[in-house]
Amino acid sequence: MHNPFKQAIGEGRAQIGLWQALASPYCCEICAGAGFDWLLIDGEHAPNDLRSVLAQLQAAAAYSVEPIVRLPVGDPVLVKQYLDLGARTLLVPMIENAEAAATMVRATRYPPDGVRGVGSAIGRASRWNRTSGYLQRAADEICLLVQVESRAALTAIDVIARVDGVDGVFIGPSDLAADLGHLGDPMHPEVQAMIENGIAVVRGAGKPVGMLIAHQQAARRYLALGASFVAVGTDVTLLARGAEALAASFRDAPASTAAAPSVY
Ligand SMILES: O=C(O)C(=O)C[C@H](O)[C@@H](O)CO
Repeated sequence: MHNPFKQAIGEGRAQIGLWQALASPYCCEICAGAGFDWLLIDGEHAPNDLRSVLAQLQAAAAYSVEPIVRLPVGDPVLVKQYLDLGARTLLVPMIENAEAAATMVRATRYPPDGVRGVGSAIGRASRWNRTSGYLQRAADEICLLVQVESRAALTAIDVIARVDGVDGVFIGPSDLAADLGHLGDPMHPEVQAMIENGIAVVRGAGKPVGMLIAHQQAARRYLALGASFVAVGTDVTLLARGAEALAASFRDAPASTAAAPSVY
């Protein structure tokens, strides 16, 4: 069992992703074949649950794209459920300190290294025990990405990144902007400065760093600064803005203000 995404970001090879917030296996499969390296199935802000995430994992399985599942919260019970479902790359939001990151590491590991409950016989992750040696090799296959997205978390980003078992750090521009007092403005200079400093600190800790930003110039800058997993858009934004622009193109009225460019 090999996780090409985990290996690629560990080697510093840029991986370009797309956010999935439509909670649709049909859309997920369309995007899975579009040429991205990874798709983020969002369990935090999109109307997803275990069954809808399962359907998207199955839709993407036939494609050379890594489905990354974002949990709604850093709960060891949810980690267990999503890993058993067959998600092998997880993004855990709102990690504020090294202790919380270490708790997530333990949640991904079977005893004695962690607290993950053993359910491989009935879990898709092991293909119902058709995958020989799953229990012994699962930890190597699993890729744990933790999200830092507040002033406090950015202050602790070095110790968070250095937690053994944290395979990558994702910086969340939208929530970071909100916490810094720039709600809805992730491109604010103070936010951008903290993101760029965060990239340097995580790289200095020897760990991969990533984020989501639909602002192409910013995405390319983050990649140039050493980010190795960057999502450059969302399925919802592509559909909403594209539909609005097409409708407007056949009307005299200008595109609605909702067509304002999104940066996340
Ligand atoms: O804080 C962020 O930025 C993120 O975590 C990504 C957003 O949550 C994404 O869902 C777009 O709003």
